[in-house]
Formats: sequence, C-alpha cells, structure tokens
Amino acid sequence: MIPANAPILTAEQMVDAEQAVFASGVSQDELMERAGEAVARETARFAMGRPILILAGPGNNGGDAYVAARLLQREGLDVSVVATGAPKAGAAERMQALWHGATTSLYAARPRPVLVDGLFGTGLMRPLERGLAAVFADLCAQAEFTLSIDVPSGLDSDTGADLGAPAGIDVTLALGALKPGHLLDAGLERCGRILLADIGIDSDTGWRTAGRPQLVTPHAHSHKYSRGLVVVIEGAMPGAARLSALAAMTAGSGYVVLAGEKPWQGGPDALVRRAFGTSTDLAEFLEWDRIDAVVLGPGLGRDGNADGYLRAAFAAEKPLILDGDALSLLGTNAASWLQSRQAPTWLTPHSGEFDRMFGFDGSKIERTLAAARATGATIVHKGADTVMASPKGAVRVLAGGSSWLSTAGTGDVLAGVLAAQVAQGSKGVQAAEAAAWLHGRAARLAGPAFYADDMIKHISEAVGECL
Ligand SMILES: NC(=O)C1=CN([C@@H]2O[C@H](COP(=O)(O)OP(=O)(O)OC[C@H]3O[C@@H](n4cnc5c(N)ncnc54)[C@H](O)[C@@H]3O)[C@@H](O)[C@H]2O)[C@@H](O)CC1
Ligand SMILES: Nc1ncnc2c1ncn2[C@@H]1O[C@H](COP(=O)(O)OP(=O)(O)O)[C@@H](O)[C@H]1O
Ligand SMILES: [K+]
Repeated sequence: MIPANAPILTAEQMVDAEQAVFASGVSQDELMERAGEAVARETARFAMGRPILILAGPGNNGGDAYVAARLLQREGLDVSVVATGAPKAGAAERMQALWHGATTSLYAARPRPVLVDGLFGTGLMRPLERGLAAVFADLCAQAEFTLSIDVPSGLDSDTGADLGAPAGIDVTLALGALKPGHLLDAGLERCGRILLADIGIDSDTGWRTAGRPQLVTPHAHSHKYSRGLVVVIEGAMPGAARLSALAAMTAGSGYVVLAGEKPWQGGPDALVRRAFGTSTDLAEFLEWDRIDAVVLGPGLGRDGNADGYLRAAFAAEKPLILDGDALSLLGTNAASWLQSRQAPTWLTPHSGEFDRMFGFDGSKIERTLAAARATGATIVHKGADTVMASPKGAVRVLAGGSSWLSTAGTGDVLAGVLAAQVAQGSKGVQAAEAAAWLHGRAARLAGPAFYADDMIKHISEAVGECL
C-alpha cells in the first residue's frame, strides 16, 4: 500500500527541506527527536509488547533509531540496540549518548520478534557490504515484523535500485515525504506497506503519488458533443483500436468514432464507424471541429499507411494521444516531430518503447521528465511503476497497482481512458493521472486473471467512485 497524493522528494531535496527547517529555528536534535518519535509510535503499535531489536547505523538514520530506542524503552518495552559503528558527529552522536540500554555489535546480534532497521536512509552511497547484508537479511527473515526507518537499508532512495536490501520488510515509515526509491524499480518489492510521517518539514513539490481524481456528472444541458468526442484510428491490427474505443466510451466520452479503411462493424451500436480511403481522406475528416481528442497507435502497424495516418493526425492539430506503433514510428526523432506542434500531445510508452525512443540517464522519474522536456509532450511512462511527467516539471507516480495488468491490450485500454479525459477537458499531467487511476481501479475491480476486454466493463464503476 502506498499513500495517495503524497509528496515525493529526492535525498538532495530532503537536505534542502531540512535546512529550511533549521533556518526557521528548529534544532537538528529537535527534528531528529520528531523522526524518532514517529518511529517509536509506529513500532509500538505493531510490536504489541514483543521484544524489539533496533539496528542503528552511522548516520542520521541511525540517530533516528537511537531516539526510537530510548522512547520505546521509556514506554516499558524490551529494547536491544545493534550499533554498526560510531555515529557521525552532531545530532546522531548526541542521540547515541542518550541511549543507556543493551547494545551489541552486529555479529553478536540475536534475532528478536520485532526488528527496526535504522542502518541507512537517504545517505546510502554504495551497495551494502556483503557480510552486513547477510546478517541484516537473516535478522529480517527471523523477525516476525520488520519496520524500516525512512528507506529500507540497501535501497537507493533516489532511484529504487537494489543495493542489497533484504526481502521481507513489512512496513517502511517514510519521514517527511516519500522518496522516489519507494515507488520505482526494486523499491516496489522491498518496502512492504509504506507509511508517511509528518515531521514538520515543508514538502511542497510538484512530484506526487497519484490520487483519486474528482470527476463531474454531466450537467443538465450536456449533450453528446459537449461530453468529449474521441476519434480512434484503426490500423493493421484492429483489435487494439477497438479496445481503446470501447474504453473511451466507458470512461465517459459522449461520442466515440472508430475510423479505419474498413472499420470493424461488430460490437456496440453506439460506437460510430467512419470509413476513409486514404490518409488524405483521414486528414480531411480530422479537420472536423467537433473532435476533442485523437488516439493513434494501438494496433496501427508500421507500414506506409501507418506513416500516412501519423502525418494526417499531426496535421490536424487536435489533442493527440500516441501509443504503441505510433511511438515506434516516431522512434528517436520524437522531439523533432513534436516540438513544432501547437496542440497538446500525450505519449504513452512502456519501458521498451521509451528506451528505444530516448537515451536519457537517471531514475525513471528523471528520464521521464527529460523526455517530457525534450518533446513538449506529457509522457505516461507505463509499468508497475507508472511515471507521468509534464514539460513544466510536474510528476505523478502510480505504483503498486494490480500486477494482473501485465496482459496484452491493457495499454490500449489506458490510451482510450486517457482520450476520454482529454476530450472532456482535462489537461496535461492531470489527465494522465486521472486516466492511470481509473485504469488501475478498473483492474482492481476486475479481480485476478482478467483479460483486457474484461476490465473495460469496470471502468464506468471506477468513474462512479470519482463523482
Ligand atoms: N533530511 C531530513 O530532513 C531528515 C533526515 N533524517 C534521517 O536522516 C537520514 C539521512 O541521514 P544521513 O544523510 O546521515 O545518511 P544515512 O543515515 O543514510 O547514512 C549515511 C552514512 O553512512 C555512510 N554510508 C553510506 N553508504 C554506506 C554503505 N553502503 N556502507 C557503509 N557506510 C555507508 C556514509 O558515509 C554516512 O556516514 C534519513 O534517511 C532520515 O532517516 C531525520 O533524522 C530527520 C530529518
Ligand atoms: N506488473 C504490473 N503492475 C501494474 N501495472 C502493470 C504491470 N504490467 C503492466 N502494467 C500496466 O498495464 C498496461 C500495459 O500496457 P502495454 O505494455 O502498452 O500493453 P499492450 O501494448 O499490450 O496494451 C500499462 O498501463 C502498464 O502500466
Ligand atoms: K533504514
């Protein structure tokens, strides 16, 4: 479980936020005391009186651990500390000096039912030393409950890269803000349930986890054209475009057109079909001023026809959602294709498509932001950790969704849900966030082992939860 609408800060941004707190008159000790209090509170809640082993590392994460040890002992709990080295000068050292209970070295440590991991937090700079990682993993495996302070030790807090963090952590108590590492890469499997503690730092940022959108019921005078008209362009593999079109219908569009050379005639009668002969005919159709959003790419194919459709879609200057084969056609030239566009664009690559299009380095958030800046488009970088970024720097992350989404066609469904949001007037990263949330919720409602067609039925139910 991941908190919704929660701020996300990098290690560097945490240091800046911490400096701002100090500048406001709060001491380093006071801030560490607040962090340790939060750790003690949550640990006591889960420990239910069981003996506790606290691992205290050399940095401020260890400092938080010493505060928690003192407070838990004061509450009458049986606490033992494992010190893994001398704490660094400053608050961490002072908090260690205030701890007067049982202390052992790492290699003399005996497992206890409750384990608190205060080895390393945002300051981890390299992989855990092998012996340390092995003892930590063993203590964790033998504990009945493990809580990590701020970040699981052995997880890169900026990227989610695995630097030796054990499996089996039950709860991670994020201090002040979530960190990218809680949400990305190995972090998704290492943190257990994530709780967020307010320690009084200013976590105002444009990076947040996705939350439930606030949608609106059509008003009294709404009509089919005022509720958003979506055009989905059909290509070589028509099933994918159908999935997008049906998803756009159940996500609240007033009017959905499936446009193709011979558009599929099955399915709901409410789906409007529009045949076109050539890409020139398509370009003419896309001039229709009632069109609010165009989806191109699901099942498009990559032949000469597909290229013509892509050019027609660009020429129309309508809000455009590009997925699948359209992204492959843009390839490494996405930035030059997109920079001259006036109308807004959303690109929805999965990681394979993203890596073929862009060569950026850094965390998934940094790479997605770089792609948004380079193209001027809103990017929805899909996966178990879906990262959405706007060219102006807004970021939303939807992580921890149903892993049953890993089935063919669910990306086509997302493109349709996104088109419905765009057609109804939602903009940029907000449209992406709403679409990703509805998509994830529909997947949860569909339960296990569904296939893409199944989840479409649940989209309107998900919409109903947002009114
Ligand atoms: N920045 C903030 O706003 C706050 C931070 N606090 C705590 O401070 C933590 C960050 O503290 P620090 O910056 O001291 O960092 P850490 O406590 O993560 O540890 C850094 C220390 O570990 C050493 N180190 C790094 N990687 C190592 C490795 N693989 N093997 C051995 N040694 C290694 C470093 O040389 C440094 O001495 C946070 O995660 C949080 O727990 C809280 O106390 C309060 C508020
Ligand atoms: N393990 C997973 N956990 C959560 N969501 C996932 C997982 N795997 C895939 N998804 C989601 O499912 C969708 C798959 O899209 P995509 O890869 O484009 O598939 P397709 O092209 O077959 O439609 C995306 O929305 C992605 O975020
Ligand atoms: K930790």
